[in-house]
Amino acid sequence: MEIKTSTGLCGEVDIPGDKSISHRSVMFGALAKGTTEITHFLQGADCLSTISCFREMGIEIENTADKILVHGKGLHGLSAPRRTLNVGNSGTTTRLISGILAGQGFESLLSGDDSLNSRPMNRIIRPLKEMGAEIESIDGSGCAPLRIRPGVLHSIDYTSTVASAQVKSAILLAGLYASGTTSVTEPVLSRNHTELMLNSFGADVAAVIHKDGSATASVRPCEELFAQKIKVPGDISSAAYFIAAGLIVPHSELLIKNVGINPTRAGLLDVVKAMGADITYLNVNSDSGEPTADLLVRSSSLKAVTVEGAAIPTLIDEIPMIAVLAAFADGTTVIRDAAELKVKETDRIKTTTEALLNMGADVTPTEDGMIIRGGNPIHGGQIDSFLDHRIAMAFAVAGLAADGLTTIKDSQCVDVSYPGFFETLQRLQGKANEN
Ligand SMILES: O=C(O)C1=C[C@@H](OP(=O)(O)O)[C@@H](O)[C@H](O)C1
Ligand SMILES: C=C(OP(=O)(O)O)C(=O)O
Repeated sequence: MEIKTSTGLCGEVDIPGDKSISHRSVMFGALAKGTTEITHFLQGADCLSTISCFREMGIEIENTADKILVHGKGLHGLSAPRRTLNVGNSGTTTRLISGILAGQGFESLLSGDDSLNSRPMNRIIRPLKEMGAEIESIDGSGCAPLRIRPGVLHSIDYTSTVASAQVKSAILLAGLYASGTTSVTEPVLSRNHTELMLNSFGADVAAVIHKDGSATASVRPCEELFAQKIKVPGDISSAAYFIAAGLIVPHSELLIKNVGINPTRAGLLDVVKAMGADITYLNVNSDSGEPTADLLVRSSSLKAVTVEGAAIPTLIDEIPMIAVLAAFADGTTVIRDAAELKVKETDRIKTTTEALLNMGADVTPTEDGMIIRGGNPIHGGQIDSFLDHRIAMAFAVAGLAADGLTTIKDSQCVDVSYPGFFETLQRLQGKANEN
């Protein structure tokens, strides 16, 4: 994909459904009694992987133009898959489904693409085994392919060293099938969609934040989940690209609609505010159970910030985009406490800093983040996405504000979380040119 310097972006963007919530609505819908109706579902490749895994286990899922209908069969209604479950590129599918599969009375195999099969799975294997699950990395590498056999689960009180919603969710989902109350404590609170959604499906999940900032979620074993009607809010992780583009492309004004602003996800908004962004919140409401807002974003002069600590899990997927913003900001931005970036679709400390260097930025990778000295002229470059959707989108936005032409290699990988991303970007440029 070729990206030219933009003279301004203008118009409205309707943000596609939240990836985390879309995955969970299919999973919990499959385990519930009755038909769960999901609107504004994200039709990205990752969420389609989740759908295909549950279809493979006998769940009828209708995917129509305006809604998804999941005909759930109850907590014990899944049937043994005849093939290896293909989890594609999706860490969320793999780790959450493993928690569910640990509680089933059949054997299953899980495998994904090269990126997925090199991401660490011991973080879920260890606690699930502690609960009595029979789960293993087939080649012993600690990565997928995974084999899960029937096991008898009992509750644990697990303390996780990483703030990871995927780890937390895998344990809580296995906890639905365990004897006793299962709890997970994480060093700081990660996204809490599993806790909120399981409760609305009828499970008994409690959440506490401790004085030192650590957080515990606990779940009681469950008899039954009940089908729900879910309206998925727009994904703030997808909105991030348009928020950033509106800020760094001169003469821009974008109305970004229906953005989920759950505080466990919305750290990006605090960061850009601290950088001096001109953003107005409109139409703030919680009609869909999660808070949403429309965001009016105008071009702004940005200044450097420090991004660290408890904020990191609330913006982890937005860090490549934040790093690009920092390259256009005045002063030195420090991002730390973000070693988790190394185990995403790519090592995002490496892929982000290499792409920034490629475009002329002054950046130094560190063990747990990066240091970006803003103010260097940013020029177009040939950017390898390494098939990482977040890298492709963050550097497409960088290209809009850079001097000269930018090329994004393997740009179709944006379909993982944002099909239609480039078409939307194109439409907003057209609007600015008309004005
Ligand atoms: O639970 C989820 O839906 C997700 C959790 C995060 O991963 P970790 O839990 O591994 O940090 C995030 O990076 C991913 O895009 C989605
Ligand atoms: C890390 C991500 O997703 P997952 O872990 O589900 O592959 C992401 O979408 O940036």
